[in-house]
Amino acid sequence: MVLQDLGRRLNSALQSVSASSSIDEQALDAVLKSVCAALLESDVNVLLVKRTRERVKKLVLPQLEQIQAKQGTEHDAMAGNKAKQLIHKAIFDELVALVDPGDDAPPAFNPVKGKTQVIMMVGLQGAGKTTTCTKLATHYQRRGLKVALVCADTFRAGAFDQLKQNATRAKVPFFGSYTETDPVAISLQGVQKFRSERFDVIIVDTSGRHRQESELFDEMCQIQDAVEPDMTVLVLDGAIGQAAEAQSQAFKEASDFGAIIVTKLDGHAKGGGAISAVAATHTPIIFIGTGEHLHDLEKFSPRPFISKMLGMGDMAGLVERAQEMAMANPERQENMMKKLEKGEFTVRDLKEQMQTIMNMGPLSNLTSMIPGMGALMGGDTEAEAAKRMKRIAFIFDSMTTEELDSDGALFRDATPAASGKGKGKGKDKGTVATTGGAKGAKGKAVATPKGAAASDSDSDGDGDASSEPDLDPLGAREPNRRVLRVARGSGTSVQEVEELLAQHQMFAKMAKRMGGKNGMMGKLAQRGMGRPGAAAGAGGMPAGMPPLGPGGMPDLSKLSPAQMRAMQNMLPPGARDMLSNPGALQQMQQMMGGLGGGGMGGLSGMGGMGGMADMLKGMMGGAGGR
Ligand SMILES: Nc1nc2c(ncn2[C@@H]2O[C@H](COP(=O)(O)OP(=O)(O)OP(=O)(O)O)[C@@H](O)[C@H]2O)c(=O)[nH]1
Repeated sequence: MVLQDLGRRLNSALQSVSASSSIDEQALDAVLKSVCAALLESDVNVLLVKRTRERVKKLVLPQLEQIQAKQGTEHDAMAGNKAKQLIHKAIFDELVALVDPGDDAPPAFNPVKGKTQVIMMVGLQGAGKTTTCTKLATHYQRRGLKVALVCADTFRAGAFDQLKQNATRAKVPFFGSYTETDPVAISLQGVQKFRSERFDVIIVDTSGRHRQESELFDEMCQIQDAVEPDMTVLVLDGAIGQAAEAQSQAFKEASDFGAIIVTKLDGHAKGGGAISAVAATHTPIIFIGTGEHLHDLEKFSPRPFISKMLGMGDMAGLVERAQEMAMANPERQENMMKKLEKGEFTVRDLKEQMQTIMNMGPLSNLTSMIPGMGALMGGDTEAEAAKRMKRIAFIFDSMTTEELDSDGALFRDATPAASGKGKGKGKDKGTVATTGGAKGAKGKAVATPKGAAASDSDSDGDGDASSEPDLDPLGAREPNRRVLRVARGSGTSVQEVEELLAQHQMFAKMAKRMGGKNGMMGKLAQRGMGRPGAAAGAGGMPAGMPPLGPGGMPDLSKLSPAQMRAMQNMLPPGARDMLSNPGALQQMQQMMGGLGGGGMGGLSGMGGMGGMADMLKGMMGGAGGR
């Protein structure tokens, strides 16, 4: 996770405010002391730290005095909460200001399809240019752009091989030469070649030097003159801390670069210093490097960055990732939407959703985007999650087509593995064909203890208590023969298979509740909404439903409390109980408010954000738990 230590220290400082009984100037000083110490340790410039401290104090103190004056008239606890919120907000805003290049920074560069745009990457040796070039190429490729790489690094032996290797792995076309020694000639040839082939984005990797040498700058300017880039990006090593300011100034004077990518923010304590130093030069940071792998590149935006660092998530970023994936496969998205409208969710759907999530990058990146989930990650959990995902993939791969395309009921067939009954194909088909078969199976032999059955009774009052088969409590009976076969075939345990199936059942139930004529998806479908590409606002919403976000889904930030409650009723009892906690509705609205009006757009085909969070939770510790 990016700047994990700094995030942890800042977070614990903020938590100390929440925990303290009296909020006064002394308490404010104490928290500011901890915040400033954490920033200084991350190599943030001492003057910037001082400015942060002064600005928070200037803003908070007068308001704190006002709150204290009212303490007699207002409920003390309420006044205390107000003061705590005030301090949290002021510190959060100042941390954002610390990494924000300000309004006068040039706007972010967004390459578009159908037009050739050249990006030139510059930086010192070892900053991570070559690695970042491939990461950036993958990023744009995932957005449907045609991208190519040009290696103009003739200085470092092996640079072309490195780019070639990376590009091949990422399946990005590349251009370079083992014999040509003139970087200007190579870059020009490469750019001309890919221009003529109508590539959308051409990324030119230039050579680095150990220090800011005049040769490097001369070469940079010559390449710049030759290829006329639409954007020059400086790649900066985050490990250099506040020295980033001098480095970016030197590059700025030599060549007019438009944006910065700060790399290696995954492991270096000085990253906070580098980011704040760059922001101080009013240059936009467009991405940050968060690891050595292809997907370890994150879009940088000050507010979500601080939010994620403090473990508060980045829902907008998560929505964007999901939209990206939806864009990559609109057909699959469309099919999923149609199924959800009908309230269907097969085992194969779960398999595809999990694959989608895996394609979105490392799980730790995703979990840090979900408020509170980042805290669940730590140490080597990432590796464990990856291992678990592999086992889940083996489980799916061991299923037959019939099983994958089923609603999972045939795995709940009452016939135990040892009985040898029900082996006939005909019986299997009969079981799969209708949920009626599954209902029958449940009625016949599922050894669900009464208490367990009661826990999932018809508490939503929709009269369908008996219509949804439940999985038996794990280990309470002989496993189903299919479950046993899948476990054996995948080299996993019966428990792992059953837990995955239980997860599928939970999603299928949710889909059933949301689908159908009267479910939310059905209502959207009646108006031709919710599908990828459905125009925002087209057709209007059913009576009482909130306005639509750009993805065609309701903008949850605009829901009234009554509408939120109505939506709650569509959720399974467990999720509903969670939301019935005091303040949970407001929290959810607040969280959705952070989506910038985008609502849940684009996530529709992913089973909704709640579904995604649950799925991630399942991967991190739920399914299998080993
Ligand atoms: N942990 C981590 N390592 C990174 C990141 N970006 C790059 N690296 C590593 O940094 C080292 C140098 O990266 P390169 O891409 O070769 O650097 P370069 O700037 O192209 O170097 P020259 O071609 O010599 O100028 C490699 O080992 C990369 O794997 C990052 O975001 N995080």
